[in-house]
Amino acid sequence: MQSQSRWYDADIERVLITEEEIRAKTDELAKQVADDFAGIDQVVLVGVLKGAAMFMADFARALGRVGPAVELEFMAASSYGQGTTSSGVVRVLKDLDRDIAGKHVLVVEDIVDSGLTLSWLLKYLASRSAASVTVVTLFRKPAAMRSAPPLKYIGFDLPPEFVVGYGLDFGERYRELPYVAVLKPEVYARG
Ligand SMILES: O=P(O)(O)OC[C@H]1O[C@H](OP(=O)(O)OP(=O)(O)O)[C@H](O)[C@@H]1O
Ligand SMILES: Nc1nc2[nH]cnc2c(=O)[nH]1
Repeated sequence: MQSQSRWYDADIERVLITEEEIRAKTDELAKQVADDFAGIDQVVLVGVLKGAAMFMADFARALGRVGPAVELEFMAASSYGQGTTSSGVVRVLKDLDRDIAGKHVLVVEDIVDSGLTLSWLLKYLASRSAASVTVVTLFRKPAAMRSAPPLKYIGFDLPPEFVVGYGLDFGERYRELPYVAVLKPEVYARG
């Protein structure tokens, strides 16, 4: 059966990571976390909106199949706005709803690039007296190896290109793509 064309097909230059690869990696990361957290009853997953929404939903279910119970919390901290480079200023758009003091926290990120968002977030969470704070990110850009805080769980290393899909946007569009892709140059130029 021919698959239906979608509105975004014409905008895609190339797919970097397929839906199947994301699914398999999510299960693998969940198994690693479950092994490392054996003996711990409950973990608070802190998803970083909006980008991590897709990964958070899939990762929480994957962890639920093999690991400890989870509580879901979300924070929103934006440093990119509408563009493709970090503004350098992190703004809190949404705070935690509950106290994390004494809890084991796993920050769930979609992507770490400059590491600015994460560095800020880790300092912020440290000030809330969690028992432990660990990070899982599905994607890592090369810049993160120079400047980001230590990352325990990493899904895929990406090239230094601006990517979209699976939660990642360009001007708030393309988050719903099931894969991660690079857009055609003319699409980025249109803004
Ligand atoms: O390592 P960095 O250079 O700080 O980049 C990583 C952050 O950038 C994106 O968020 P963004 O600020 O674009 O907000 P969004 O998730 O709402 O799109 C992404 O979701 C990460 O949180
Ligand atoms: N959408 C998107 N957001 C990012 N934040 C940091 N790097 C990226 C990227 O490549 N794409």
